[in-house]
Amino acid sequence: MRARLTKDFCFEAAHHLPSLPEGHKCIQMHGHSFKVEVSIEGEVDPKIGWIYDHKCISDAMKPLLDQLDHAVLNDVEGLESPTIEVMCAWFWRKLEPDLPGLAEITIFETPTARCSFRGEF
Ligand SMILES: Nc1nc2c(c(=O)[nH]1)N=C([C@H](O)[C@H](O)COP(=O)(O)OP(=O)(O)OP(=O)(O)O)CN2
Ligand SMILES: [Zn+2]
Repeated sequence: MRARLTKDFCFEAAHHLPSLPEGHKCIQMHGHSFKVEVSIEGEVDPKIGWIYDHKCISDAMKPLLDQLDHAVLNDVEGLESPTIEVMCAWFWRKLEPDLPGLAEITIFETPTARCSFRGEF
């Protein structure tokens, strides 16, 4: 049996988008409550009944959340223009080595705006 397993995380951070045209409101520094959904896919171990412990996802995310929570995202290497598209790619590169079967990362910037990424660079 194959399945998809998803774990959700939240953090607060400030950012601005410096490359936008003059007059765009997002040039100004502002903040969001970001939500990150990390999904893995794989075979379910028939004895235990899971792909692997979702604590592995939490453990892989912890140093990244420690780095980003209450930070200015633009100050983080690789997030100089921190759109949710760029943030998805940043999380992917950091998580992929530690999370077999990494399948999708979705980042919500607001309750109505989100980006999903499946590692297609
Ligand atoms: N493709 C993207 N578009 C936008 C991004 C992004 O990362 N990728 N980011 C922003 C800004 O960060 C902005 O702060 C988002 O907030 P806002 O525009 O207020 O978003 P809402 O969903 O609340 O906007 P409404 O359209 O007013 O509902 C902008 N664009
Ligand atoms: Zn924003």
